[in-house]
Amino acid sequence: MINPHGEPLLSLQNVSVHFEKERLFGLAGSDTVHAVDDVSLDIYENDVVALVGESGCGKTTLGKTAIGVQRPTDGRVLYRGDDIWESKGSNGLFSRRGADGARDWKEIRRSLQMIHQDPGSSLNPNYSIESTLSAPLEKWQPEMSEADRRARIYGLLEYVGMKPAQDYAGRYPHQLSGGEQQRVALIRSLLMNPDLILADEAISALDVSLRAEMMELMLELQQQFDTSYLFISHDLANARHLTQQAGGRIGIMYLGELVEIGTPEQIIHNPQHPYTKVLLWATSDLRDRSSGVSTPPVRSLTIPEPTDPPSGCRFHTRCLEAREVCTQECPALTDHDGKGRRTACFRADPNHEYWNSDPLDEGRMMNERDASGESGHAEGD
Ligand SMILES: Nc1ncnc2c1ncn2[C@@H]1O[C@H](COP(=O)(O)OP(=O)(O)OP(=O)(O)O)[C@@H](O)[C@H]1O
Repeated sequence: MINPHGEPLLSLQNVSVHFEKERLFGLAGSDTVHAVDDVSLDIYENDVVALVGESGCGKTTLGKTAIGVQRPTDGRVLYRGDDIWESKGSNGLFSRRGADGARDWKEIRRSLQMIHQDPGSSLNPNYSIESTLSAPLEKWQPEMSEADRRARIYGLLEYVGMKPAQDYAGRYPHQLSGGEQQRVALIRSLLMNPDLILADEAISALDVSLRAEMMELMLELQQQFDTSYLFISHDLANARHLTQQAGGRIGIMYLGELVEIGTPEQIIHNPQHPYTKVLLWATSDLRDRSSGVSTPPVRSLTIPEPTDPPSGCRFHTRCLEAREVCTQECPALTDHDGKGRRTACFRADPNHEYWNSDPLDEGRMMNERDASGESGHAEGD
C-alpha cells in the first residue's frame, strides 16, 4: 500500500488546526494551540494508516479533521477529490449537492465513520443491540426486509463470537463486556458501509489479551466490508501489529506535525527520525535490548507546549542530534530515498547543510529555556 495505485480516497492537504485557548488565572487574551500544523496525508481504498505519538500531539484532532468532524483552520480535506467543507456548506450545518456538483455531505458523512475508545458512551443505553444494529441498515438499505436484516445482524454477531446471537441481540449495552461493546460499535460502523473508519484508541481500554483479538477482527472485517482504517494509538506495538498484517503505514506525530511515515518495517526496523527512535525506545515490546541504552535518547524530557512550539524543527529542543540549523529551519516531510517512506529530518538527506552546521550552543539553549520559563511539561505528566 506504500505505492498505492489510483486516486486517494481521502487527501489531507497542508491541514492545520489551531484552537484559541483562554489564558489561565484571569489573564486577558488567549493563546493559540497548534494542535495540527501543515499535515499532508493521502489515504487509499482498503488502506490502513496508524497515527502514533505521545498524548497531546494532535492525533485525535487530525483524525477528526480527516473524517470531517473538525474543521481545519487551514488547508483542505478532499474526499474522492471533493473538498468536504465545500460539500458541508460554509456553516457546516447543511448538506447540498450544489450547482457546482459538490458531493452530498450526507454521503460523505456515511462514508467516514468513527469508533471511540469508550464504546459504552457511544452506544445508546436505551436501545437493544438488535435495535442499535438495525438502525444503519434501515437508513442505508431501506429495501432490506426485516427478516434479512435480522439474518444479517445475527450473522455478524456470530462472526464476531457473540453467540448465541439471539441472546446478545436482545441485550442492552450495560449487559455487555467492554470487548463486546467495542465489537458491536465496530459492526455498527461497518453496517453504514463506510469507506473509512477512524478508530481512535479503539482498543486501548480493552484488556491486553483482547487487543490482538480485536485487531484481528478489524482486519477480517476489513476484507468483508472493503473499508480503510485510520487507527490512532499511543502504542507503537499495536500500530505495528495492525499495519504489518494489512500492508499499511505508520505515521509518527510530534507536537502537531507528521514527522515520519512509512511501512511498519521501515518505521520499526530502520527509523530515520530521532523522535521515532525515542518512541521505539519507550515501547518495551519493541525496544532493542541489545543496545544496552537504559535512558531515553533525548536531550530533555520536557515536551514544549503546543501554544509555543519551538522554532525550526519542533523536536530540536529534545533531539540529541540537533545542530544549529535545526533551530532555524523547519525540515519538510520528504521521501529521501525514493522508497515511499517520508521523514522530516535533515539527517535523512546526505547533502543537507545540516552536516556542516555547528553543534547546538547548549548555553544559548539553556538561556532560551530560562527566558521562556520552561513552560512545557515532562513526559509522563
Ligand atoms: N477543542 C479544543 N480546544 C482547545 N484545545 C484543544 C481542543 N481539542 C484539542 N485541543 C488541544 O490540542 C492538542 C492536541 O490534542 P489531541 O487530542 O488532538 O491530541 P492527541 O494526540 O489525540 O492526545 P491524546 O492521546 O491525549 O488523546 C492538545 O494540546 C489539546 O489540549
